[in-house]
Amino acid sequence: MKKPVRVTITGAAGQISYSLIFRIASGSMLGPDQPVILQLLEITPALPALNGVVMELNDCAFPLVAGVIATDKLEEAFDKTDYALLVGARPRGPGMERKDLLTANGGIFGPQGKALSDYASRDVKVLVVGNPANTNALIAASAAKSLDPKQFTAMVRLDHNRALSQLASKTGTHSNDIEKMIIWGNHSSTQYPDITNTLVNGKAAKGLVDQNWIETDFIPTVQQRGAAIIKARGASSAASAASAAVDHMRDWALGTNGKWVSMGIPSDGSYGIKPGIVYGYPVTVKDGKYEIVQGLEVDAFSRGKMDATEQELREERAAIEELLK
Ligand SMILES: NC(=O)c1ccc[n+]([C@@H]2O[C@H](COP(=O)([O-])OP(=O)(O)OC[C@H]3O[C@@H](n4cnc5c(N)ncnc54)[C@H](O)[C@@H]3O)[C@@H](O)[C@H]2O)c1
Ligand SMILES: O=C(O)C[C@H](O)C(=O)O
Repeated sequence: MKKPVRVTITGAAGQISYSLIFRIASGSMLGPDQPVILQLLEITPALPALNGVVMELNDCAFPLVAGVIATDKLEEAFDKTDYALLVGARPRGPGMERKDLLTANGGIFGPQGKALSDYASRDVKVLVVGNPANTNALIAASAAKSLDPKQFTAMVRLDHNRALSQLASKTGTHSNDIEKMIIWGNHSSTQYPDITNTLVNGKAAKGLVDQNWIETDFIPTVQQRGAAIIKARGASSAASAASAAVDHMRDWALGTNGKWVSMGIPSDGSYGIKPGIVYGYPVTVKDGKYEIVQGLEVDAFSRGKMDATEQELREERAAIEELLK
């Protein structure tokens, strides 16, 4: 057995965590031979509910769980942590855009970024799930003065998985048959699910579907999927969000073997997206480091969509600029 690693989950009594914690504890994220110490953070009023989650976790008798800490203190939750999944934040309700949560949630991520900087492992990998995820990741990274901003990522993997599922359904294939999907930009209704380079069983996806379907069905369905789930369930996606978080962290920790996945990461000028925002890019991961897939051609249709989602992220940044100081 390997030495245990520490995994922090915030918002640990919430609905995403009710799926996420148990997936991580069972080994889905870091593998069947990697013990974990779970460091669960909640706000003080939610500690009794969190205690119930811990009781259930104990009742699972998971072989890989080497310890559980349940706390409302940042310094305990982030102490020496190797992987931090920042889920705790308010979800949106019907009729809201995710950026409407900036005021309510933005204030959570500065103190958490600072605590990560002060207490976490120097190699910590951070995934922000709480919405608006990209800009919250920017706030956390900016507050974490002693960590590299590249250690902070935002989740667009749920969008990536949704895009795979939509395309598989349209082409009568399985998502396993699909490679090179991309989600560019913001985890919001301006995101750009891009199948320009996508292959289905080795064939160009664009040759299998028509442009009208891409523009009037595929892209809006993926962009609006979160709202559709809220309408259907009366609550925002939870199990699928947890599953995407597991996928994101597993691929970052263990590598993608050359496979493309989408991650929200600090923009570095690639594809004309200037630094200063956290933007969804296609990446591959090797030895715990992600790299943007370079050299893709961008046509005028894609350029327009990539610029629009960049513009929205710049506006979100402007709205919380004082939190970045
Ligand atoms: N990026 C994505 O793809 C994606 C997908 C689904 C949901 N989300 C977002 O994830 C967030 C959580 O969703 P949920 O459905 O689990 O919500 P939820 O309301 O069920 O749970 C959130 C939990 O966070 C806790 N919390 C609030 N402030 C906290 C803080 N400062 N520190 C620690 N915990 C805190 C709350 O007490 C609550 O238990 C929401 O913002 C939602 O919009 C993102
Ligand atoms: O849509 C939401 O607000 C929740 C989440 O971000 C989602 O995409 O399901």
